[in-house]
Amino acid sequence: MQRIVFLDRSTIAPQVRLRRPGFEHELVEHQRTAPEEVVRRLDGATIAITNKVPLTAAMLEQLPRLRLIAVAATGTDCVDKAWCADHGVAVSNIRGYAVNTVPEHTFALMLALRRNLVAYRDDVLRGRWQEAGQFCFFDHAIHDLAGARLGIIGDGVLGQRVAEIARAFRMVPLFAAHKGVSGMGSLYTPWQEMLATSDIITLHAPLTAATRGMIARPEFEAMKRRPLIVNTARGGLVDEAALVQALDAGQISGAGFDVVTSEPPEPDNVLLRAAGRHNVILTPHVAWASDEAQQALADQLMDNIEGFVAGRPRHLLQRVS
Ligand SMILES: NC(=O)C1=CN([C@@H]2O[C@H](COP(=O)(O)OP(=O)(O)OC[C@H]3O[C@@H](n4cnc5c(N)ncnc54)[C@H](O)[C@@H]3O)[C@@H](O)[C@H]2O)C=CC1
Ligand SMILES: O=C(O)C(=O)CO
Repeated sequence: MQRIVFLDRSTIAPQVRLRRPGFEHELVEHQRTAPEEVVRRLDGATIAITNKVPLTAAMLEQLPRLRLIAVAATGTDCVDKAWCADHGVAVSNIRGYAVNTVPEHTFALMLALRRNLVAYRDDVLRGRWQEAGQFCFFDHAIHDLAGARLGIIGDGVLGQRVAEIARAFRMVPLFAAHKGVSGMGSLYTPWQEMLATSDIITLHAPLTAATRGMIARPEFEAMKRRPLIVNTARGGLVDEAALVQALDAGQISGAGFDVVTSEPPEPDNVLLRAAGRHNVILTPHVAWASDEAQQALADQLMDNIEGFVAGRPRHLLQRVS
């Protein structure tokens, strides 16, 4: 019998229906799991479900019965996948469920920042409209999306959909070649050129050893058009201290972030401390979380588990022996 343990059920909203798998099983759901509780809770489990609880090599070594880690998200940076590949533990993830919700959130951030909505809202609330004495006032710059060059880092499900929406806004989307990689072909804009010529840069790449810290001080210094930086992918992709320095130095015109390096952020996180500025919007990792997307995620999670148990695995990240 399969023993399935969900380590962080509370990362999916309570109204989302998580159907029971159609095979004989025991399912244990924990709302949250601290790192020191992982091994005890997964003892005897054949299938672990995690959304964001880290599963390290040191933990996995103590779990000989584990066969599948079903990640309840697209990003799998919480799992030591190299260890899993070496030790025959399969890892699956959820694909495509966020194809509407994340791009819509990305454009919500872009539109709000390009049009200075936060600043104008604050002005209205503090009486500036009355002070202005006419039907409008122009305290903050407003820029259209139309005509803007949008540098997109990551050309998967989300990056492609963002490009599609950008075209509808009459923007100029360009996919960045991977940092440090040349010869990716004419569909990609060289990394340095993307940095130098974009009006907005949006991140849609996974967090890996190659992408961690990919936007740091040298990248901000290479940005010539004071772009907005929008990150709905993973916090570790951008050096947060360098981001705030770039805001202070005027190298970028604003930041719309849904993710930070450590979540929830510590009270002294530099980006959290900058979040009250008019040109910064920080949302609490909710780009994925429309009701529709959460239900699609929950359904696909069970499809992945059932497929694996039936010998028809789907959405595996790597082959296992
Ligand atoms: N904030 C949120 O709520 C959510 C965040 N995400 C994040 O968004 C990421 C992307 O999601 P999808 O597009 O669905 O994944 P995907 O797997 O379809 O696409 C990822 C793309 O990144 C590219 N990539 C890999 N290494 C790269 C590098 N060094 N430089 C540039 N691109 C690179 C891949 O070639 C691939 O095209 C996920 O890995 C996840 O971390 C995903 C869903 C929700
Ligand atoms: O799907 C993802 O990768 C997310 O970050 C949402 O949990």
